[in-house]
Order: sequence, then structure tokens, then C-alpha cells
Amino acid sequence: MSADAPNAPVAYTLANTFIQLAGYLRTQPLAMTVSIALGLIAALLGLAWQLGVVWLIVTAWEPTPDMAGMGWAVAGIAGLVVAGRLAFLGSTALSHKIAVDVQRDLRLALAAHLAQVPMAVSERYGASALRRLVLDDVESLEDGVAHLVPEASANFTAPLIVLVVLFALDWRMALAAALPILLGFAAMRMMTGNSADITRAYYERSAEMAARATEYAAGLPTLRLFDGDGRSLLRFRAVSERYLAVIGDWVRRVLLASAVLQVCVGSGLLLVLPLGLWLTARGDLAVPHLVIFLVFAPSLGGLITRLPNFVFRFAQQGEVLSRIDALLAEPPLSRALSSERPSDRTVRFEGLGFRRGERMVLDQIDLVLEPGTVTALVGASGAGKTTLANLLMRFHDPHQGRITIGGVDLRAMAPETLYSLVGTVPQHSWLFSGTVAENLRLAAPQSGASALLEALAEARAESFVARLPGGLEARLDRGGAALSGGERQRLCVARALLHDAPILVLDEATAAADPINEREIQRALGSLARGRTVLVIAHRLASIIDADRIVVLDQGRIIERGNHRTLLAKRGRYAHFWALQNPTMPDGDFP
Ligand SMILES: Nc1ncnc2c1ncn2[C@@H]1O[C@H](COP(=O)(O)OP(=O)(O)OP(=O)(O)O)[C@@H](O)[C@H]1O
Repeated sequence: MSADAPNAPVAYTLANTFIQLAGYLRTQPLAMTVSIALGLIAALLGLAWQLGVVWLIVTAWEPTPDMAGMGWAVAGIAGLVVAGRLAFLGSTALSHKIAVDVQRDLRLALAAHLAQVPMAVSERYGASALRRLVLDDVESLEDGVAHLVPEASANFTAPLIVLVVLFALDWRMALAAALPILLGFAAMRMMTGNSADITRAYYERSAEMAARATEYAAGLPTLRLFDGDGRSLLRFRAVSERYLAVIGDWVRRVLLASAVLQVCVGSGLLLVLPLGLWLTARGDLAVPHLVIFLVFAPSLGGLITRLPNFVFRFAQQGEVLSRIDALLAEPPLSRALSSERPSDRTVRFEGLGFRRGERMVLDQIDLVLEPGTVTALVGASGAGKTTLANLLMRFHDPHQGRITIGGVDLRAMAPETLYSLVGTVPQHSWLFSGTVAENLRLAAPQSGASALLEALAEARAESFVARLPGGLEARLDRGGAALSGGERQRLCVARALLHDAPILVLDEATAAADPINEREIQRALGSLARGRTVLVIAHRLASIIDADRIVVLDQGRIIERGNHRTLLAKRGRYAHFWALQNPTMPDGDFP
């Protein structure tokens, strides 16, 4: 849901965002009601002490002022001021507490939602945008929840009450007091245009800059080698300049608008004072009423000076909320759960098709992975191997056909069931910031230290983990950046061993390893694969010559299948790949 229709009136923007923000607060209705009520009480106490000031002025004007009464009034005013401040502090303290809870719940909701939507969604957003959304955007809601909702309730209610009371006292004077506000509104609207447009442009440019900065930092080693003339720096500069242009435009408009506003606010008394004196001289306005107008008319001016700031902050919140809502509105993978249990561990791809845009990247795939067998996927880059493996892990749902395990469609299977059946050692071994043990227990939370060490030994990772300071309790930061690619991969093999899923997806699991590491990993994978149903993607054909079945993909279709010997004998695409990778091996000389 968009926070703001294009060119929507300011009041619509404010009300819409207010309602959206309030929607996020519905989990804490009592706390929020108390916070808003305290804000209102603070505003009413503010009006009350100003009325006290009116009474003091009128009393002091009398020929024989009531000195004792004035003394009490001063004490009362002081009390009201203090009580007003306390009520306001109570309101914001409570709203800050609510903001922290709302932010925590929202981050958890976003993380949980991201785990349920197709991977295509996170691919579309990109890591930088998702990080901004979950961290920065949710963080910036603090302003909306902790400040804007209670402040807006108080700051707008009090002037509205004042306006109603002033109109009840004397409509001509009230109109004179309100006229600068109406002029100010109109001028501000003309100067700033649609503040939602400005904040959207601001966000887009700053997101572009963040993405470029991340890309620049990540690509520095490559850029140093290839970018001697600093072209990429120039590109980054162009992005920064676009960002500065948006800020410059905004500052110019705001400066002009606020100058106009100051004039309007300053002119408030210019109308009220002469009109009031004239009406009083004619006997049309009582002196106490004149004093009320003189005291309260400037507070209406105060409202309008705060308004641009409120409008901008509300528009900013509206933008943030629309981004968060858009992500939460991404439909999750379907969960048409079936009570049927998989009858066995046979995996079937039946008439499978998957599109990227208009292009079929997998088409008419029929394939059976028999329990306890190893099936290797082979094919040129872009043939669809990773996509097929990802579909088995249900990162996406197929557009045609289906995948079943033991006769049950993946779409009807509870995610817990699916992920207890299917494990993986991914292409890019992923470790999170935490200890080695915590990383391993992600797969099997209940495992004791001895089970972890056993898995590490089987994954040929025991000796390098023992060398880390703290061993199992050694901390891994930045995705395990301090480890080599092969070491990270062996930890992932250990994690997969602990996961103990009967079906395993291996995506180029030895790609990151040196020859010694590779031998170690092959051994580790050998133990991992034993007795399991394995789907392996391997570019190096030497590592899959013992596979029970090799499937050759080309542009999303299966073009050959068989074992190493039968495929070589066929002298088709697989034999061609083999010859390319093993040029020294004579034709027909099979290992
Ligand atoms: N996120 C994406 N968005 C759009 N197209 C994609 C995306 N990921 C993959 N593709 C396209 O889908 C097709 C299949 O890609 P896939 O990664 O499955 O191939 P692959 O055989 O695993 O290639 P490689 O061996 O290079 O990893 C390719 O044409 C690729 O360009």
C-alpha cells in the first residue's frame, strides 16, 4: 500500500501516514492510548496555564487588583507548567518504549517473511536494499512511533481547541487570527510541492548511493587492477552529485517556504491587534476577550511554524511504511499443507518448467532421483543446473509441473518437513557471525560437543578448528572471512552431516578448494553422500565419474542421461565436455 497518492493533499498524507503508523501500534493499544492521552493532557495543561496568564493580565488591569488571588494564580501557573512537562515526559517515555517493541517485532516479522517468500524476491531487492529496509528503515520508524504520533496528537489538538474557542468568542477576530495560517498553508504548498515526491526522490538517490558505495567497496580489489584511470570513481561521483542535487532542491524549497511562513506567522498580530483595539473601542469586544486573542493568536502561529517539519517527517515515515508494507505484501510460497507423509525418499521432477521473465530456463524436465543414488547435473554455464537444484530446496515454485518427494508435492509439504528431508552444501558456503559451535548447531540445535567434534572429524575440519583460538568456541566474523574457502566449505559439510537429511543438494561443493583441500572435501563428501539421495552440480567431471547417473542440461532441457561410461560411448555433449577437460586422455580411454 502506498503511503501517499501522487499529488495527494497534505492533510491526506498526514492522515494516511498517521493511520498506517497507528496500525503498527495496534499490538500495544493500552500503552499507546495512555501515551497519546498524556500528550493531550500536556497540551491541555499548556492551554490552562495560558488562560491563567490571561486572568493575571485582566486582574492586574483592574483598579484594585486581587493581590492574594494573583499570588495563588502565579503558583497555580507554575504548577500547571510543571505538570504539563511531566505529562509530556511520561508520554514520550512510554512512546519510546513502544517504539523499541514495534521495531523488534517488525524486524522479526520482516525476517520471518523473507524466509517464506520465493528467493526471486530477495534477488530482486538485492542485499543492500534489504539491509537498509530491515535495519535503517525500521530504525527510522522510531521518529514516527516515539515522537510523531504523540507529538502530533498534542500539537494539533491544542491549536484546534484554541481555534474553536476563538471562533465561539468572536468570529471576526478568529478569522483575523486564522487568516495568516490559511495563507501560510497555501504558500507552503506552492513552495514545497508534494513533499512525498521529494522524500521519495531523496530515498531513491540515497539508496542508489548506498548501493554504489557497497559495490565500490566490495569491488576494490578488481577496480585497483582494471580501473587505473579512475572511471569507477567518476561514476560514484556522478551518483553523489545526483544525491546532492536532490538535497539542494529540497533545501531551496524549504528555505523559501519557511521564509514565507515566518512572515505569515509574524503578521498574525498585525491583523488581530488593530482589529481588536478597534472593536474594543466600539464596545463590540470585551477587554478580557481581547487579551485572550492577543495571548492565543501567536500560539496558532506556532502551529504553522511546526507544520512543515511535521509534514516532512510524516512524508518520510509514509515512504518508509510503504516500503515495509510492499515487502510484507510479497506473497509467500504457497502452504497448501497436506497431511500425507512422504512414502519414501524418491525425488521426482515431473514435467517441470521454470521461467525467468518470458524465458523458460527449465523446460519439460522429467527426472527421478532414486533413494541412495548420486545424480550429477552437468551442462554449460547458464544451462539451468543451479535453478533445478534450487527448485528442489523450494527457493522458488515451478511454473509448470511439480516436484515430489515420496509422492508428496513440495508445495503441499510443511517447510519443516521439507528441510528435514533436504540438506545442502551450497556453492557459497555461508557462515554467520558467531562461534564455530553456534554455526554447526544451526543444523542440529541439540548436538553436544562430542557430536560436533565427530562431524568435524568426518568433514576433515577437526584439525583446523582445533588450531583456532578457542576451538569450537572460536568466533567467526564477517561470514567466516578469516577462514579459507576450503575451510569454510568443510565447516558447511560438517553442518550438513549434523543436519543428517536423507536428500542432499551439492552445488559445486569443491569449487573453492585447492587440490589438497579438494581431496579432503571429496572424502568428506563421500561420507556425507553414503546412503543418501544426492543431487550434485559439478563442473569438474572428474569428480562425478562414479555418479550413478549423469544428466546433461542444455538451455534448460535434458539432452543426455546415463552413467560416465555410457555417455562417453555416446560421443555426444558429455563426451565433448570430457574431451575438453581431459585433452591428454586418448579417445575412448576411460578411467
Ligand atoms: N536471478 C536471476 N535473474 C534472472 N535470470 C537468472 C537469475 N539467476 C539465473 N538466471 C538465468 O537462468 C538461467 C539458468 O541459470 P543457472 O544459474 O541455473 O545456470 P547454471 O547452469 O547453474 O549456470 P552456472 O554453471 O554458470 O552456475 C541462466 O540463463 C541465467 O542467466
